[in-house]
Amino acid sequence: MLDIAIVGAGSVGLLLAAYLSEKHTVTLYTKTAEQATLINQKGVTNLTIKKTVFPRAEIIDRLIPHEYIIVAVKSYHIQSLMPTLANVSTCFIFIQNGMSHVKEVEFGLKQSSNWFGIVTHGAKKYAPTAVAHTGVGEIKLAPSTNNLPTEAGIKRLKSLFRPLNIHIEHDCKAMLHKKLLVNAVINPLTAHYNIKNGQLLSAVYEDEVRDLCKRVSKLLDLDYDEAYRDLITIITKTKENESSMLQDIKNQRRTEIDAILGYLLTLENDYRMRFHYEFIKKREEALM
Ligand SMILES: NC(=O)C1=CN([C@@H]2O[C@H](COP(=O)(O)OP(=O)(O)OC[C@H]3O[C@@H](n4cnc5c(N)ncnc54)[C@H](OP(=O)(O)O)[C@@H]3O)[C@@H](O)[C@H]2O)C=CC1
Ligand SMILES: CC(C)(CO)C(=O)C(=O)O
Repeated sequence: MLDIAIVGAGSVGLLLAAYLSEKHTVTLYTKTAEQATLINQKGVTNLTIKKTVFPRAEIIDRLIPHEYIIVAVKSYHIQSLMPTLANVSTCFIFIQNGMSHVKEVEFGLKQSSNWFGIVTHGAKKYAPTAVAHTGVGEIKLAPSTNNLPTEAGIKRLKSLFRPLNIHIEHDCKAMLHKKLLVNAVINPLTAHYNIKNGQLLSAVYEDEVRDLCKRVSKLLDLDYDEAYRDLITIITKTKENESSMLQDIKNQRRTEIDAILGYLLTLENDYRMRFHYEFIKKREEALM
């Protein structure tokens, strides 16, 4: 039994708490005292398997060291969270979409062993204490460049995430870049045209999908044919999904466009990427 903390009790944080609490001691750190109180009273319910578990919940100001701290907030929450995280030296796991958090973490949490991850499970929070597992996917984790994990450490991580289809990767940058390309194409286009992921397979959008895929793969030094093939596979697998960016726009929430196209624009000021970036920023500003 491991001592795990999860920071952020949103969709992914609640989903992880729902599965990991079955075998481990889990503490969920919430932004508000209200949500912590509700979780301590009612537990966390996984609506998909109709099961309630009882992790401990605390407000984030009370963060203390744990064996693992999984950070499950949005990419744009990371910056303001850094001073709190920097107070505890531990093994951190970051699962954000995009890349903007990577430098912040590698610079700000030098004393800790950090892992970056990508999550392809679908999670949707329906209430402060309830979450649905909307799509079975996997979790890939890779050590940050300054983290040299031992075989025993890797084995422990694998056992921790076993219920969620864990894969350990060794090239963190390659892993994050591949997911970045997927998010850089699917998310802005689906949010722009207000369509489900699968509609990108229609001939109407083919030129735009190929064009963005070409630009991003060139910028990230990825093989275009392979990247396009992987992209089409993910679009097909998630064809019924609304991308997280489309959901954010529909729910009048801030999107992760800065961590995705915004990050890529810091590498090269590509005019088509800027067009898509600005379109989403304008939608975001109009909504908030
Ligand atoms: N949902 C999904 O299916 C998937 C999500 N991801 C990625 O996972 C990450 C998290 O996504 P998701 O769970 O959907 O996002 P949510 O917005 O549902 O959850 C984020 C949570 O973090 C909380 N939070 C914000 N700041 C703090 C803080 N300082 N201390 C404690 N908690 C805080 C928010 O609280 P409040 O709401 O009160 O602001 C919210 O509950 C994103 O990067 C996303 O791209 C990846 C794959 C799938
Ligand atoms: C893979 C994809 C595009 C699935 O919807 C996703 O990660 C997201 O919506 O953020």
